Amino acid sequence: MDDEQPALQPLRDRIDLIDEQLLALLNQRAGLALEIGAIKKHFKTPIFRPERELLVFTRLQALNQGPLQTEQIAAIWREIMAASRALEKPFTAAFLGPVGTYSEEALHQYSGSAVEALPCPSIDEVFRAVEAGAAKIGIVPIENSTEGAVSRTLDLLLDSSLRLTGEVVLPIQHNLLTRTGTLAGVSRVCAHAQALAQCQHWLALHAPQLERQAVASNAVAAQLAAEDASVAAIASERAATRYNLAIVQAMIQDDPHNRTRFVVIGEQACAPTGRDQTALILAVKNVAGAVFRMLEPLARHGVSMTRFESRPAKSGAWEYYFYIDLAGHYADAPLAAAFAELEQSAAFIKILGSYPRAH
Ligand SMILES: O=C(O)C(=O)C[C@]1(C(=O)O)C=C[C@@H](O)C=C1
Repeated sequence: MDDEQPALQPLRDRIDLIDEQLLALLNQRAGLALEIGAIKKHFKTPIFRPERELLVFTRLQALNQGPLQTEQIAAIWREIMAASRALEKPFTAAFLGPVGTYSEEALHQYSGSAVEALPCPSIDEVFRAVEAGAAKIGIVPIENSTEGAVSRTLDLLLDSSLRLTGEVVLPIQHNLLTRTGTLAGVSRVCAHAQALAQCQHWLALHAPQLERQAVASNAVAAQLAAEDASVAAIASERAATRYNLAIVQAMIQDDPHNRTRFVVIGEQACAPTGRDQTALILAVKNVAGAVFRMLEPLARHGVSMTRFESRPAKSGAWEYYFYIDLAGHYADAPLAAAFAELEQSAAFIKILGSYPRAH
């Protein structure tokens, strides 16, 4: 230790000096954000501007010459801008709780940690919290790369007046957790049904003796495992830390590339950024060729479709709602032209919103 000190000290002195400069600059930046906040208050316009934040990220990432990496630049500025937002006006975000869920992780990835995070017991409650104004935005899972669509979210989007204002794609790495870090004395494994499904081959091969029990969320499973030594949970590392559990085995998901896409719901529309995506719901009459005719204007106007999902319309007549994601913003000319035609031909159309694609 003593040997390294003379070599470290001059470098640390330089870091101290740079930190002082950074502190002064960050406060200067925060002062400007406060001035922007006052203007927004005067015009009664929203504080959170995801499209501007995306431009800040992408501009700095293009300027960056390293050694900091692109993702590190994003992580640092995400926190800087979250702090600005919190100064302009404290900001509440609802997520599918309890604390320790992947939804909470997605929320922090989206908006930094300087938000008041409001855990909700169900996806319905996240929608309700935002609709009632208890939270400015909400974050809910919409699809998983292994298990497919989260149908509750799709159904709620159909009826809600909220729009989609953002998305986050999170790698989902499941861990088997217990109080001791071993399976001694453990008879049951608890997790959200989707997590159990995503780990079924691993469980069948390595822990077939464990009874599998689906619970409301992986964080609830972690809570149960913390209370009961005969219970193991499948959950994130964040949940392990939060509930004081040890990892029996990390990365037990059957697909190592397992990912979940979360969407951000809110009232505010996002301006175009040049890297947007638009989500909409369409329905057509149950007649031959109707789906083909529904999609034809999109192809003709050169709009590319990135996702196509159907949900039963619950009419009992084999009718469906189609959930479609398109590349581009609804204000872009090709999308606007295609929508004008769709509005004429579709039995139902609802534009859920345009937002910057996950970066
Ligand atoms: O540019 C703005 O509108 C700001 O309020 C500043 C700022 C920032 O810190 O850069 C903060 C919050 C917004 O979401 C976008 C950017």
